[in-house]
Order: sequence, then structure tokens, then C-alpha cells
Amino acid sequence: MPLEIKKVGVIGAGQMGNGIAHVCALAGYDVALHDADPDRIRSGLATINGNMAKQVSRGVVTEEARHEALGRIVAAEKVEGLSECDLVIESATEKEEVKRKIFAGLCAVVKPEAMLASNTSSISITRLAASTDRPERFIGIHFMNPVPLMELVELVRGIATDDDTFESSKQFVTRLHKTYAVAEDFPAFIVNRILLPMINEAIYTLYEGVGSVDSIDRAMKLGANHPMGPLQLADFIGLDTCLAVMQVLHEGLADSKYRPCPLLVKYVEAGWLGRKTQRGFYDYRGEKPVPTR
Ligand SMILES: CC(=O)CC(=O)SCCNC(=O)CCNC(=O)[C@H](O)C(C)(C)COP(=O)(O)OP(=O)(O)OC[C@H]1O[C@@H](n2cnc3c(N)ncnc32)[C@H](O)[C@@H]1OP(=O)(O)O
Ligand SMILES: NC(=O)C1=CN([C@@H]2O[C@H](COP(=O)(O)OP(=O)(O)OC[C@H]3O[C@@H](n4cnc5c(N)ncnc54)[C@H](OP(=O)(O)O)[C@@H]3O)[C@@H](O)[C@H]2O)C=CC1
Repeated sequence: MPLEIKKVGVIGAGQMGNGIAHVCALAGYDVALHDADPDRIRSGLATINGNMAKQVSRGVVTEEARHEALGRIVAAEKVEGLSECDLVIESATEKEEVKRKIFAGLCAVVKPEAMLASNTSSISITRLAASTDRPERFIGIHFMNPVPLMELVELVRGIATDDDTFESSKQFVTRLHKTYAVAEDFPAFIVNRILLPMINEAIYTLYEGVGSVDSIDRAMKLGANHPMGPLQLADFIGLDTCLAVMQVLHEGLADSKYRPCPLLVKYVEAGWLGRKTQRGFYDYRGEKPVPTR
């Protein structure tokens, strides 16, 4: 029987975690939001508040729905605060060892029947599941950024994921008013298998001097009708996440066509991770974003 989900835990209160908490609360789920850093939970809650206010001003959400949804989210400063959750979605930094540690701590506190999910962009669901005490109740639920605006969620079954977990996940995604695409568990699944090599190629195009940041983004926006240029999108996703996905593709598929661009590596090494650190291919510290190359 599919599990009835009432309370959802979210681990990682960064840009994706706060978006996931946002849409879950609006869909009527009780939500517990956890992060290693309590300040991150506070800023995540403030972001949710601001993004819901935007939705109210656009007439997408009523003031009453916003008020109720905000009331459904609690801050869980300790992982024990997730013990009552029926589903916990991990959305922390894209590093396998970080995620494994989180799941080890989580398994010790959640109910045995609770489902666990990862919002990973690229890492093997089968491997993450195998690090838990319940691989059959583990699944990839991969949201797209920005979560409140993007319709798609990828569902990724690990080798052991059982049918009830898959069914419960489909019902969950549908209740969030989103559409799922099912992806097999191979490096970076569907969206990022296609999108990230395109972004990496845009960075090579910059690295090799074929075009400036401005030209590359303008070319793809106006020449291919993309809503954002690839470098603007890379900054939006986070350059650390982009690099992590390319590394998973490169290692997992052992093909040199996935080699991360050295310029992407350099930006990450500089700590210029895009919008979240105020600097990436653009500098966001002024009134308008200014290209950094
Ligand atoms: C890396 C991974 O693992 C997977 C991924 O997610 S890859 C990334 C996938 N995402 C994309 O490719 C996004 C590409 N970009 C887009 O589709 C669009 O630029 C966009 C949807 C982000 C924005 O579209 P846009 O037409 O430029 O709209 P924009 O004017 O910025 O925003 C639309 C409205 O939504 C609001 N909005 C923006 N972000 C929001 C959020 N997080 N929550 C609520 N509202 C939000 C804006 O305030 C705006 O409202 P107003 O019109 O009242 O100002
Ligand atoms: N950005 C995107 O476009 C998308 C990202 N994803 C995936 O979502 C996940 C999160 O990405 P995103 O939100 O962008 O990243 P962010 O860097 O914005 O947020 C990650 C958050 O996780 C926190 N964190 C790190 N370690 C732990 C831990 N041990 N316990 C609890 N919290 C921790 C970080 O805290 P601190 O900063 O203090 O380390 C940070 O607040 C990644 O797996 C990413 O691949 C999926 C879809 C789209």
C-alpha cells in the first residue's frame, strides 16, 4: 500500500530546500526544515516568506493560503526534529559523502516506515539508498530550480526502490501540482545529462575566447530562445553544483566529452559560485549584474 504522507522533512535550507519546503507547505503538508547551520534555516524561512509574498502580489496564491502555509513550516534545528516525518527529502550540498553522513544520522531518528528521498542532481540513487537501512523505501525526487515556478520533477528509482515508494512519490508530486518524468538511475538522470554538458560547453566557449559572457548569453537567449543564457543559468544553479554534476558524469560515464571546463574549476576554487556568493560569471554586488570576463 502506498504510504500516506502528512509530514515532510527537508534537509538543507539552501535555494532548493527552501523551494521544496515552500511548495510542500502550500500543498497542505506539514513541513520541518532542517540545516546544519541554524542561520541557514532562518534565512530559508525568510526567503519562503518573500517568495510567497511575490506569489500573492501576482495573484497566484491568496494571502490566506500564504498565511496557512507559513504556519505549517517549523524549523528543525536538530535532525531529531524530523522524527515524525513520513517523507524526508535531502537537499544538501551535492557531495556524496555529505549526503551519506546525513542519511546515516537520519536513519537513526526517523520511523522505520518513513520514506527517504534525495534531491540530488546527479549522484546514484542506488548507491545513496545502499547507505541507508531502507533501500526499498528510498527514491530520487529531483526538483527543478526555481522550485515554485518549475513544473517538472524527475523521479528516479534505485535498483531496490519498491512499487509502494514509487507510487507514493507519484502521488506526492501530483499533489504539489507538478508533473513527473521517470528517469533511470544513471549519472545526472535526464535533465542534467543534457543540460549540464550544454552549460559546460558554453564555459569552454568562453574559455577559448569564442565569445564574451555577454555574447554567449545573448546568443543563446536570442538565437535559441532559451529563457536564460547558459552562463546566467550556471550562476543561478550554482557553479559548485554545476562542477559536481560534470564530475559525476565524467567519472560515472568515463567519457572525456564530459571533462569539466578548467575555467569552471577555477571559478569554484575562487569561491565564485554564482548568485549565492554574489559572484560568478557575473558580479551581482551592484545594481545590475556585470560580467566578470
Ligand atoms: C541543476 C539541477 O539539478 C536541475 C535544474 O534545476 S536545472 C535549472 C532548471 N531551470 C531553468 O532552466 C530555469 C530557466 N529560467 C527560466 O525558466 C525563467 O528565467 C524563470 C522561470 C526562472 C523566470 O522566468 P521569467 O519569465 O524571467 O520570470 P521572472 O520575471 O524572473 O519571474 C516570474 C515571476 O516569478 C517570481 N519568482 C521568481 N522566483 C520565484 C520563486 N522562487 N518563488 C516564487 N516566485 C518567484 C518573480 O518575482 C516574478 O514575479 P513578477 O513577474 O511579479 O516580478
Ligand atoms: N541549484 C540547483 O539548480 C539545483 C540543485 N539541486 C540539488 O539540490 C541540492 C541542494 O542544492 P542547492 O539548494 O542549490 O545548494 P545550496 O548550496 O543553496 O544549499 C545547500 C544547503 O545544504 C546545507 N548543508 C550542507 N551540509 C549539510 C548537512 N550535513 N546537513 C544539513 N545541511 C547541510 C548547506 O549549508 P552550508 O552552506 O552551511 O554548507 C546549504 O544550506 C544538491 O544536491 C543539488 O545538486 C537539484 C536541482 C536543482
